[in-house]
Amino acid sequence: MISLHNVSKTFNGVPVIHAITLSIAQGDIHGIIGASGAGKSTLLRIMNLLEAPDSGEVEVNKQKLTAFNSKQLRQVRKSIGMIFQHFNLVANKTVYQNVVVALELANYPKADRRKRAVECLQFVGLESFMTKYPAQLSGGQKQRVAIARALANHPHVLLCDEPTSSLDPHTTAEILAVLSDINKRMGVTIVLVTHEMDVIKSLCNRVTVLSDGSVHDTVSITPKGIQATENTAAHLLKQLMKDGDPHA
Ligand SMILES: Nc1ncnc2c1ncn2[C@@H]1O[C@H](COP(=O)(O)OP(=O)(O)OP(=O)(O)O)[C@@H](O)[C@H]1O
Repeated sequence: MISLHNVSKTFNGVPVIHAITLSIAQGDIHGIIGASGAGKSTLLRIMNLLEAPDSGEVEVNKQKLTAFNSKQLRQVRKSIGMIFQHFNLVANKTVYQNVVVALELANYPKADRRKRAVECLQFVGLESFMTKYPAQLSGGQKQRVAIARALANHPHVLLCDEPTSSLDPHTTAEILAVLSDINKRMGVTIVLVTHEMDVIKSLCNRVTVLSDGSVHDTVSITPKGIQATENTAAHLLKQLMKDGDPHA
């Protein structure tokens, strides 16, 4: 579903992503974890070409994004939703307007926009908050609005950049349940960047460990735990399982 081939990125002469090759299967919930500055957000933004790699290829849903012009990219991004740590809602628009704007920008058929926006807000349990403004919502509610907006155009993929990092544990669990539901009920492939091992363990079925802009390893997570390979056993378990936080 998502395929990165030999992708590299440099900022101001400093290499941040080094020749990464990575495949994410359709229907997966794939975590990306690593220390601060490892390049997690940059890698995620490369997946929808919000950040263009200096070299390498990016393919999503069999479409080679790195060969697309800006018009084609705008088109393909309709099928790739994205949510962020700080929600990125428009402060002077209502909950409903924040969702419907995604449909307007994507030229969604005018007559169907209201129905679709309401449908998405119902999915995240916020249909009774449609006339509220972001400032009147809790952090968890704001993230639900952002999720509804990201779902509006029926995406195949949802990219999540630290979606629960500014939320308390109870709200984190609620948002993770919504993401799990989206994956199960809508078949949306989810890629989630986080520095919280607990988030990976409770939601993801695969995880890539990023270290200094390189993939250290990609491993499966089953109900029995992380299926660490020899390569990860030492590093992953020591670095990440300790205190459940790679920043520790
Ligand atoms: N637009 C940019 N311009 C210049 N440098 C950047 C830019 N974006 C990221 N960087 C640098 O690239 C490196 C990787 O950043 P990135 O945000 O991808 O890491 P991260 O693993 O997501 O970190 P964190 O967990 O702290 O968010 C950092 O050193 C960062 O300062």
